[in-house]
Amino acid sequence: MDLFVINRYRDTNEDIDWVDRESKNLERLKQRIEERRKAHVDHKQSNFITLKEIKTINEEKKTHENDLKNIDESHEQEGVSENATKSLNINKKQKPLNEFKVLGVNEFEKKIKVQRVLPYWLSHPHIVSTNLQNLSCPVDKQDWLHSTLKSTLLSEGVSHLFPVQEQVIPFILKQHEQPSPLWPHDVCVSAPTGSGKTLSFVLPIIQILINDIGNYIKALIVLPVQELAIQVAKVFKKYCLKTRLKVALLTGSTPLQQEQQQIVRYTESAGWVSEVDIIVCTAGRLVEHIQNTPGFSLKCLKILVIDEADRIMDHIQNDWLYHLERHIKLENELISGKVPSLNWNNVTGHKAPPHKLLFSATLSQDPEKLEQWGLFQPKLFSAAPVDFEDENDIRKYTTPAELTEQFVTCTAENKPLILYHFLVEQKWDKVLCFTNAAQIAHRLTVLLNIWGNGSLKVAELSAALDRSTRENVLKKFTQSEINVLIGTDALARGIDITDCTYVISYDPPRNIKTYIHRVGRTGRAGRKGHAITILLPNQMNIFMDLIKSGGKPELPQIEISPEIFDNLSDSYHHAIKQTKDQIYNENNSKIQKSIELKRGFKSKAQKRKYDGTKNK
Ligand SMILES: Nc1ncnc2c1ncn2[C@@H]1O[C@H](COP(=O)(O)OP(=O)(O)OP(=O)(O)O)[C@@H](O)[C@H]1O
Repeated sequence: MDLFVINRYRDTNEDIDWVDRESKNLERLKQRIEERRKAHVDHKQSNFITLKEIKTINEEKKTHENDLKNIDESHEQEGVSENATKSLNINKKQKPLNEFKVLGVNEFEKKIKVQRVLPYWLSHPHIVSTNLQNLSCPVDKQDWLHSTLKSTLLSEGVSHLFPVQEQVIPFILKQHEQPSPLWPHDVCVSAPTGSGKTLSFVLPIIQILINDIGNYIKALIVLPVQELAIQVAKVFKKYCLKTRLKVALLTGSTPLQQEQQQIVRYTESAGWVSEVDIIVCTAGRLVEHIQNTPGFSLKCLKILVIDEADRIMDHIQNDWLYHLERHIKLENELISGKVPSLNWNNVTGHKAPPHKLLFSATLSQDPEKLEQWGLFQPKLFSAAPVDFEDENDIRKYTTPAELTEQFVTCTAENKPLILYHFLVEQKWDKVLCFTNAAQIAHRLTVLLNIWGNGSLKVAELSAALDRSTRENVLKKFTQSEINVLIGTDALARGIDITDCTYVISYDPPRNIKTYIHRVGRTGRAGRKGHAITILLPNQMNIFMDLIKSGGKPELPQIEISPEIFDNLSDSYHHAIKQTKDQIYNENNSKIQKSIELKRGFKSKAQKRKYDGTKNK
């Protein structure tokens, strides 16, 4: 039975009942509150010393200093030993008693806020002007620019370089002119949308490689999505036309095998050689080639560009950075993640790592995020001056000076009416409209086409469309055959649509970066642009906070008179009925098609089964 006896620990103060204990706790709590209040009052009073008190303190200080001086002099005369003078000096420096912390005493002082300290290269960027109106860098007068590039630029109608190009291109070129053991400084560029960042890396890369005749991949440009890769590859091909440099585009839109045949070749004498000099790719496809293409080598890579670097940083696809760094591994060091220490052994014993160039309109200036790129003594070119007074400055982005931004509020039912009012009644042309879902984009397209009744040409621009259809839609938009493009954020970044005058956010953007990239589809390359965000009343505060977080001033509001809604109400209800019918029919035909497809599979399978049994 002893086995089942449990000896419990009993508190020595078991007699104190719980009510008593609680009241004691309450008492203690009250006492602490009182102490805190007293400490607060004392602290306040100590700040209000009267003038008289300050006078007496100063007088006391003076007499104290005179005493010490006299003692010093007398000791000097008497030839007092050095040690003794030292001890006196220590006494001189001794703090008054009240400066020591007394243990066990509660002090309720507000802690001083720790100031954010940025690394020097982030807090002292090269400031890039955003003024695209008064250009001061004529292409034909730049001695440092290769004559072939000059002639291509002029034939493309580029007579002056934009400020970001004027500053970044010579800097990159200079880095590659340094004598052998010196490694180039890596470069980060954070400049507004449409400010010409693409040419800022295309031109120097071509100029650096123009006389390099080796059969290996020399430059790699990584982009987050196919559309951007296609766009950048087009620019490279255009500017490489008069050179012997070859450019390859590697994205998921072409079969892998086809790309493999295009980029590598096996030779009896030299083994695998590269057929191209510059590769423009998406991160996902790059990993596929690293893993599956025999002879694909980036070991001699000279330049690595990461465009829309913050987007790539946020969504590291297929762990591409890890695979790339493993592939290029320099003896013991990785190209990123760890910066090789700068000593003579490293510099002379190893080949320089690829020169890294990072670009974005919303490049994070967060040192922790930038750390993962393992940049070598980087230099930042930024359009946003660093303001040390403003702690939110670390997230500041700039938009083009030619861009006008506004917002408008309405109820959910009135959103299509406002859009129609802008497009038809105000006759806004060349409009790009963003929604938060592909389904909304489709419905809106159908509605506006029905409602416009021929006066409006609206098309969908979604990532679901195949490449040629999308290019066709964009071409029609440029040629004014389509007035309005409706899409989602999949196409918000980097896409360079010529002559887009208005950007309407039908649904508000989810974060500040999306907002900056959306509105950045207009007001590009020094042209005027307007961006309007439609908000429901309950979305106002969130949107204002979002704008503030980007370090932007408050946006003006467009007022819409209620009569406008009343006038449009009848035609809207008529159009919405027809839209519902059309979407219902579309869905039905989709269901019908999928049923037929399934039936087709089934009957084929049955036929195979029947043939199989017949042959047995
Ligand atoms: N020096 C120049 N003179 C005239 N037009 C230029 C010049 N440089 C670039 N452009 C044009 O400006 C437009 C925007 O350039 P680009 O696409 O490089 O901008 P970006 O800064 O990369 O924008 P985003 O951040 O949106 O990607 C392009 O149509 C390009 O052809």
